[in-house]
Amino acid sequence: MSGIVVTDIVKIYSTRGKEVKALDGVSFEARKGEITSIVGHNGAGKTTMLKILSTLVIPTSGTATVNGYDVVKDEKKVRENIGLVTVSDRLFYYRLTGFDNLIFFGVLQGLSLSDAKRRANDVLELVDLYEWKNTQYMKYSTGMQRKLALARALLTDPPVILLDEPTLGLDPVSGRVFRENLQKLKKTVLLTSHYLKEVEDLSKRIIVFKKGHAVASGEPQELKSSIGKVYEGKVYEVPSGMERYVVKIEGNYAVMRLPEREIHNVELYDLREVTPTMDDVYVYFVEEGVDVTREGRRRGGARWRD
Ligand SMILES: Nc1ncnc2c1ncn2[C@@H]1O[C@H](COP(=O)(O)OP(=O)(O)OP(=O)(O)O)[C@@H](O)[C@H]1O
Repeated sequence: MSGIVVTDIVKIYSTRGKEVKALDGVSFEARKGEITSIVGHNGAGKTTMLKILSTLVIPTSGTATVNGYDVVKDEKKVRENIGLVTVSDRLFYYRLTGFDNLIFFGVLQGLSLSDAKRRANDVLELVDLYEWKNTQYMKYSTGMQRKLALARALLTDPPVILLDEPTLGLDPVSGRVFRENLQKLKKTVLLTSHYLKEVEDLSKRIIVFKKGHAVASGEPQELKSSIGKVYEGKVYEVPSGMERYVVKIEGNYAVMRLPEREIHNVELYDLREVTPTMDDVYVYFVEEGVDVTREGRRRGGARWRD
């Protein structure tokens, strides 16, 4: 079986006598040649999932295969089949150029020197960094650093690419270029992201994580349909437990936006149907109550890009 298949994965971390259940029976598939994204709050278990798939963390129970190889039993094969892109300051040697860094890591990954040079040129071209190949890494912008991290993951041309928050900190244009590069690859890609719009534009399928569970999955359109019709309206008193559906406060009323199936819980004025967005999907499946008096923290966080 190719692609990624995760079945009933549990991961419990034990630190200083305390146990944290980071994943609590997660199952999903990321199909071959498709881009699949995992979204979810901080601490939902996204990074842990990627660490398990890249053999850096061993699951407590359950199974996961990457291109048919078991992440525990076939650890070496899994590593040969993946390229991992993480956000870290320490991925590269600051004083070396982008090109020299890639050669260094290419050789480290088992390429001959001539192959490493050839591949370094190829992947620099692929991620639009070729013209900066002879610039020292320390002079790269954040966007260029991300591109080099992707280039490094592509050196051995692995069929599966795993990316943890690949566009974190990128400006909108660099983010778009990065997404275009990912789409060009035509590989099996599994990524985590906090940017719903990006995830929707980029992914064939989205998996929603909540507190160690995969609570929803499907194509963006399927997920939107799954929550049914969505309505927006005004309310003078927000019922307890419904705070997550508040979009903004205006004068003495709040504007709420919520799926039809939740409407019976609240008396809304000026009701109108709106087109469901991934934000609506996310709020429905993941969000817990947010403090409505903190308007700036609309929908629970400024980390989400509109
Ligand atoms: N090495 C570790 N030891 C102990 N607990 C850990 C460890 N790594 C992660 N955790 C815990 O496991 C849970 C899941 O963390 P994880 O980093 O996988 O979440 P995440 O969804 O990637 O979050 P974020 O969006 O903040 O990156 C959290 O409660 C976290 O504190």
